[in-house]
Amino acid sequence: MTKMPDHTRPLRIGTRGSALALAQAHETRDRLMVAHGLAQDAFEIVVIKTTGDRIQDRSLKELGGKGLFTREIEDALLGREIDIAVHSMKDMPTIQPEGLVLDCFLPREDVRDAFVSPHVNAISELPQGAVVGSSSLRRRAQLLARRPDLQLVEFRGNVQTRLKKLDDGVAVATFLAMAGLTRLGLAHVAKSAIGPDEMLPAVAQGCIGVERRLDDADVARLLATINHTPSYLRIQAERAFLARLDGSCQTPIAGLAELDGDRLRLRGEILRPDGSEVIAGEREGLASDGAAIGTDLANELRGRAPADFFEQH
Ligand SMILES: NCc1[nH]cc(CCC(=O)O)c1CC(=O)O
Repeated sequence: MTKMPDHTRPLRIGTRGSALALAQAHETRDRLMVAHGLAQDAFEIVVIKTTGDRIQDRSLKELGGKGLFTREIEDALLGREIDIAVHSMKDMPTIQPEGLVLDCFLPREDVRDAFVSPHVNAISELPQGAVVGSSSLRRRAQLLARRPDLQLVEFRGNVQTRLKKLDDGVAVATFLAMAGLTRLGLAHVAKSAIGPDEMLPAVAQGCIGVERRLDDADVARLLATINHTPSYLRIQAERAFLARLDGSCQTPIAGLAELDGDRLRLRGEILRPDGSEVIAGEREGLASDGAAIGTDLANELRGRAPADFFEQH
């Protein structure tokens, strides 16, 4: 059993305050408790409000995309106000601030998107011209690629807020990550789960990551005991793919790595925001070469994209 970093005080776990973020922080704490035979009072959950939580009335695109939900938490980690930070890996920029590392991943949940609607069962059953709510560039583009007739409206806020908007008739359907719904005990609100062939998920969807300070050797040892290697390998490949592509956060990107023994298959796609063009590809190789597989696939898609593909829209 690993020694706790400091017996005089609990390990401080930094998280956002949404119900989903708290569920993820609790899952991390519970895994650490089990791995180290510790009681709940060996941990303290520290809630941190981020820019993304504060500003609800503007689109994420306007606010500047990734990093909005993480910056304040990373500042608290660097400032030693917390010892570890729990994140949805989907929301994490590909590069961490100097002094922080993100190399501990919990067993990944369902990677699929959920189709959520009070009355409609699946995308194919949406009436012509139906209004669909989503603020995700990727989901909007993927949907328009298949159904250019649909009308997209911005849909922000936590899961409960979005479900309320559906009840109020603001849109007839929306999309949420199955993982988030499952962690909130709300999987039943999904009318169907959309397979990756139909809608390739966001890079790292469904995966919880635990960040720490680079120089904190005690915490590094502690986290190593809960890192899930298959999830780690998949996330390495997907994030290498993303890192080579996300110079522009305006380009919708999807990516999913899957393991078969020691082999890894990575599928990826980039889209125009209006869905008028989709460039997709896949690579396979040794799971231990995930980062190279990700970079190679990204280079291939970049090479196949027209000159204006990554321009701002
Ligand atoms: N961008 C918000 C966000 N970040 C992570 C999740 C869900 C949980 C996950 O994918 O790990 C969600 C909500 C959603 O897309 O429905």
